[in-house]
Amino acid sequence: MAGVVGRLARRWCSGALSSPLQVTRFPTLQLHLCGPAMTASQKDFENAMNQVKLLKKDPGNEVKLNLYALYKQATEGPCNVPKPGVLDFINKAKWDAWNALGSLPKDNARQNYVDLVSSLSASSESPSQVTPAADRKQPGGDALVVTSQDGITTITLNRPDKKNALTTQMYHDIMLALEAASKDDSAITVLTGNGDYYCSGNDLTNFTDVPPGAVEEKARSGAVLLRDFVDCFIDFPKPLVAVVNGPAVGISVTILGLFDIVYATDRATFHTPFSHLGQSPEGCSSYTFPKIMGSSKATEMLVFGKKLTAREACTQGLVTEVFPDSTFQKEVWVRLKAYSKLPPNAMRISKQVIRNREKEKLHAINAEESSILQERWLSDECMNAIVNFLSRKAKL
Ligand SMILES: CCCC/C=C/CC(=O)SCCNC(=O)CCNC(=O)[C@H](O)C(C)(C)COP(=O)(O)OP(=O)(O)OC[C@H]1O[C@@H](n2cnc3c(N)ncnc32)[C@H](O)[C@@H]1OP(=O)(O)O
Repeated sequence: MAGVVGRLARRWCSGALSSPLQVTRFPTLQLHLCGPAMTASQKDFENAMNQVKLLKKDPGNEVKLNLYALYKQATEGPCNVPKPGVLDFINKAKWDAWNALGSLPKDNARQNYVDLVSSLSASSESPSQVTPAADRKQPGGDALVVTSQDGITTITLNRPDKKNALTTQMYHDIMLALEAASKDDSAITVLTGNGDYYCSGNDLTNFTDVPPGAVEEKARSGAVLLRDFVDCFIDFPKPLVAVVNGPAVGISVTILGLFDIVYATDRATFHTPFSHLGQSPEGCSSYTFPKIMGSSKATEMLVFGKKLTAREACTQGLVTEVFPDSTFQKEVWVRLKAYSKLPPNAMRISKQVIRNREKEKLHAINAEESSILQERWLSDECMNAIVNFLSRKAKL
């Protein structure tokens, strides 16, 4: 319950309760803060909304109401909705706060919002000093956190208590984050995980709660989602780096073949137990893995589910470099910050020269793999594997 309240409180601050799209757009977090004499731009405003999500300390109800009111004033102008009833405590408090701003111009409200967030960030912890480290837990647990600094946009999987398993919502949010990152002014994009795991693959509960008779439709929509998701990685135009902070399973491993660089801690393992799960390879791994490591090594992984250590994965060419866990974050981020200072257009064009001639083929392979998996998800082998996991009879 406390978690739910916390999430709602954070949504208040960005006004997301009244405009749900705000939560899923993931505009990137630029960390230049405006002085009071300047007028905040729309980008500063969006960045401030993101910074609110990263605050370590709960700023308290009064500040949250203030943020809510400034957000509404900045986006909609003076309060324009009927006053809620006296027993509707929360909405009435929000209405009162917004109404109290009277006719404050939108620009001023936007600036005040940015200033307030800036002061909260300074008194909490400046996100500009925050490295998205493996052991950093975001307050309240937004499942995906996107930050942008030093020319690097970082997409962090943030469900450490579920080993960063990917929910349906997370697939959608990652696609939106990639779309935004492809257009922002960062040079490099990073995918990483928070906690001891990089990612435990598809959340197996994605396949549950399906009403009788809707299983086929669920498999069909799952295949569409999978195909769209993998397409985003195939088409991503900038250097894409995986910072593999711990064990990786399933789809989080297979899509590594579509990344440009894979840095791994020596604690990481790489596991694609598709046969165990009654499933088949995805993420274009049926093509990229044999190409990267040769067909018999790829078969060991994709057909027999052999789990590779980080060093084995590096020897096979799936991982670019392995770092000791104790210095992993430091070494990797120093390296990436140096790379991010290289001319971004040159890097983008070089990536495209390397990757473009494969794109059409990869899209076709992705379509084929997704359609085969659609059938697999309906098989007894797959359903039994999921039931076994959920009833704790089986673990990888
Ligand atoms: C629509 C696109 C579809 C794309 C298809 C992709 C295919 C794949 O990705 S296949 C791979 C699927 N993943 C798995 O089969 C992993 C299942 N998880 C495990 O075997 C184990 O949890 C683990 C080996 C990853 C970790 O074991 P450990 O003992 O360290 O921790 P646990 O106590 O098991 O896990 C903690 C917590 O996290 C939940 N959890 C972990 N992984 C998943 C998952 N993939 N889906 C759902 N939930 C997961 C686990 O249930 C625990 O939750 P509780 O604390 O609530 O019990």
